[in-house]
Amino acid sequence: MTVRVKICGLTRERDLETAVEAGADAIGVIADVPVETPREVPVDRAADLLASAPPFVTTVLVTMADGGERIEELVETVEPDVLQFHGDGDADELGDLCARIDSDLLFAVGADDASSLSRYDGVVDAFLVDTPAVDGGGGTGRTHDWERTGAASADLDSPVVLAGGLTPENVESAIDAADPFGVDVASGVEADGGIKDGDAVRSFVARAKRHHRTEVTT
Ligand SMILES: O=C(O)c1ccccc1NCC(=O)[C@H](O)[C@H](O)COP(=O)(O)O
Repeated sequence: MTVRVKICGLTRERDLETAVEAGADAIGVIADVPVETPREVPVDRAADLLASAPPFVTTVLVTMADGGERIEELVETVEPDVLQFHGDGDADELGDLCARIDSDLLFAVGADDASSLSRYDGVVDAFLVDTPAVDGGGGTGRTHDWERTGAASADLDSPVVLAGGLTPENVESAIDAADPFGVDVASGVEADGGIKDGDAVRSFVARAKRHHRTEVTT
């Protein structure tokens, strides 16, 4: 299966265009996060950036916003196809959130908690398994045990997007190890914080998409 690719943390139209031209399936912008990151943009900017994406490219709003009401407000303002939520919530709360918003819900889970994915399977629309910072934020540029994530995802119905420290150089090994539905990258294709490196974006997308997975045997 061809792996889907999301390029995340876009702050400029020209980087968004680069990602789209490179063949990215999804593009992500980050707003309303209580952590320091060069990739955060104001909410109205997030709306403008995502509105500039062409048809057939999935738009993703990444947030750590607190509370269903605030998240609902963000979705109404930004109108993303997908809401990527980095935060807490039990299955009932996430189910309520899904019912409140018009976007699909991509729930970010730390790799150390990947064994809990089955609890939310069928409740949320998809998972993103990341290597989070201690404050819960993403964009750490740190990898995790891809094989363990692959094992934790194998029997799930919901698609799993692999994230955390991916780069053009390691994305093929990551796909071999975790067999994800999609891969996601933010800092691994940057020239500087919040600024994408066009060559790295093109290389990441091309390598991820043309790669035919070989199973890793241990
Ligand atoms: O990227 C950030 O700075 C960020 C901050 C707070 C919450 C989420 C964030 N990023 C979400 C993503 O989807 C990133 O692409 C993902 O964490 C992978 O990042 P990286 O390891 O830099 O590729």
